[in-house]
Amino acid sequence: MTAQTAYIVLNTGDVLTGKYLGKPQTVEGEVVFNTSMMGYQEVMTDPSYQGQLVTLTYPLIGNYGINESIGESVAYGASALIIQTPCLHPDHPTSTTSLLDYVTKKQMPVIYDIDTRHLTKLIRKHGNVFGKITPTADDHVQLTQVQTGLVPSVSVRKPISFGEQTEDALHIGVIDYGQKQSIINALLKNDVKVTVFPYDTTKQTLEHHEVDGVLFSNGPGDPMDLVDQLPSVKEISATFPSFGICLGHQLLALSYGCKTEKLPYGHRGGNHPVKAVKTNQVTMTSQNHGFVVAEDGICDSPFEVSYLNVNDGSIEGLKHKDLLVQSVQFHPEANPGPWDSTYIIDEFVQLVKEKGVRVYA
Ligand SMILES: NC(=O)CC[C@H](N)C(=O)O
Repeated sequence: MTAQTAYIVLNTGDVLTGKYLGKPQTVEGEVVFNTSMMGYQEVMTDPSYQGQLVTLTYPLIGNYGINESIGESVAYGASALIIQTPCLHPDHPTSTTSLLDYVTKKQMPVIYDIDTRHLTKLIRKHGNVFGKITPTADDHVQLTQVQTGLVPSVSVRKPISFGEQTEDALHIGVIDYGQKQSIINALLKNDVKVTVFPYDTTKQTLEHHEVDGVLFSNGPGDPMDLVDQLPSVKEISATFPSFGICLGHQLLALSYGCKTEKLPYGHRGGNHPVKAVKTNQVTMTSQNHGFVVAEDGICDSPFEVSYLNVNDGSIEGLKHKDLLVQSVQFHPEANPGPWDSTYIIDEFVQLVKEKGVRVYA
């Protein structure tokens, strides 16, 4: 394989040299790292990574190929992948194509032969790192460090329904900020009807569609970009039993007066220990977030903290004291990562079944 030289020019002043896997392309964005040992396809197709150049710390990527019949999103995902060693000859019974053929077809920029350990240490040291992948070493243009408008670009334009279509099926509405297919799949396992709605859907539209419960999805960018949506998020969650995942969790918190802040370098991986405050039980979770609900102000809010991160003590889950509103910062739908928390989604559906008021008789 003859490959063109690629550079990562960082806002820290560092320049790393590697090679392009596939077509040379120029792209810039926030440089983050994910420590999962598997799940590269899920990371590449998770819309929460939109606008980010994702470094995978596991050194060999592509060895079990790509299964094109699965994936978190067909159209969106990481803006680029930064890896150490690509595997060009995958071996797995479900693989339909190789990493190289897949990224070539998707026109996704991928750079390899990078010392990903060194790059990860740079990100850990500097925190907020932005960079540009470019074929030109002296490409020191000013990097755009504020990314806005990511959610509107990845959200559905009109409602789309999945699963049971019978009139008496329980109906869960998903507010799509960049949802992963795995969230829909986890809901559908409970024999419900799921409708995915655009990010700016109102309470009235949800009532018109006769939903019984609402799930606020994951998604890319700073939750404060959606400040205009907060009154609507609050109104919807005060009307329907509600559950938030990652960005959805952050938006629910903001809508009730909490604050969010940026973590030093984010939580992205498949082994983040989280403790349930009530039981002290620790579960390994799948995570992908750069922002977090700030501790400051939580006690003045209507929420109690339900989960805490064991590594850094940050807030991992909230439960409203009076309303049927709960949320988690981690990913109970997994993919990639441990499935130990998928029961949380089943419990939400059960709660909607038992306590959701069906007003659409
Ligand atoms: N996976 C997500 O929903 C990420 C939420 C948000 N974009 C963050 O980085 O914190």
